[in-house]
Amino acid sequence: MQSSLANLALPVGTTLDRFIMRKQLAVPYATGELSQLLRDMALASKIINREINRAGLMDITGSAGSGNVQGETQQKLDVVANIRFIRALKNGGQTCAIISEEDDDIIHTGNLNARYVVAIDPLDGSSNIDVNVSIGTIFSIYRRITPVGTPATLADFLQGGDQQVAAGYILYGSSTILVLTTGDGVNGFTYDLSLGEYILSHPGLSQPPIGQIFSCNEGNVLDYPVSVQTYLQTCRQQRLTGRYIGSLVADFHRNLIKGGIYLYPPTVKTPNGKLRLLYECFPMAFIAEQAGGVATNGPIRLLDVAPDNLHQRSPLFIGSAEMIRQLNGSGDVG
Ligand SMILES: O=P(O)(O)OC[C@H]1O[C@](O)(COP(=O)(O)O)[C@@H](O)[C@@H]1O
Ligand SMILES: [Mg+2]
Ligand SMILES: [Mg+2]
Repeated sequence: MQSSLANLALPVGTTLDRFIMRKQLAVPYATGELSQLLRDMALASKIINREINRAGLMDITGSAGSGNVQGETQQKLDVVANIRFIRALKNGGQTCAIISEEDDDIIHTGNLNARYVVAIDPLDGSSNIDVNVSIGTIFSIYRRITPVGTPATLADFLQGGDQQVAAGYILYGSSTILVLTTGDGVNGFTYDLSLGEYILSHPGLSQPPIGQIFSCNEGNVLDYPVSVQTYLQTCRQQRLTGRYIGSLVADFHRNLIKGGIYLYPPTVKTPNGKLRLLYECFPMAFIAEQAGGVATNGPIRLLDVAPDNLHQRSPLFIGSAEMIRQLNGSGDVG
């Protein structure tokens, strides 16, 4: 009788909360501030997940009628997601300042004694919002370098990719998954709506060194550097599979699991590429490297790119190590 009841009470798995706590206990000097900040991110993502699922019913589809510093038209969900994350990080008390794709300047939360700053892309893949295709959120966390008790400054955000203490993304897809690194490997947590909890589902994610998938916007190919065009031609000759969702988080996640390469090269129109260094490229590169993948801007390791402004763009080549090596072997990519 006992064993049959035990079978009815199978463990649900490790929640994100418990996972974070165990990591924290393993670090003697940990204070719990970063753990709380990660919980704040998870909480906001649960609310946004609900709104994304019901977007069509809530009249939060379509354009917000406003533009952002990138010169892009903001979607209503871009703005809603931005508000939700900023509010959760402010109220959580562990974030001193935030930079966001949707705001021109640094957002000061008023938590002067907080020791962390966050760079965020609240909604990634905005062109896919209204057509029910996977979208995401990307975030990057730094320990501030300015004195606690004073307002954060630009310097706190321009420390460089290797100074990230944590990075992650949430993929709002057929299921919702949060993928996280704190510099000690990469783990994925699937959102169990019935419990309202993220549950460890992908422990110790590792990117296959080679894959059968290449991801880029083929519509821009004629504007890519010749070496990139050459590399893509070899992909076609090898009969690799072309897959491009148009949401960085979704394309990256597929390639992380299955092996593959994502390319957003410089083009004539966007000589520095399209993606933003601080809240798209740096966090994805940190995760990629922690999972055994590689990320470059073409000529150099992506995390070695020197940041000099909040919304700086960068070309991005990211994915399976062997495929990036082959790309670099195709000549000067940058
Ligand atoms: O439409 P394009 O030029 O291929 O660009 C798609 C890329 O732009 C992005 O949508 C940019 O991100 P945002 O949606 O956050 O602005 C990436 O997610 C995606 O990989
Ligand atoms: Mg984005
Ligand atoms: Mg965005």
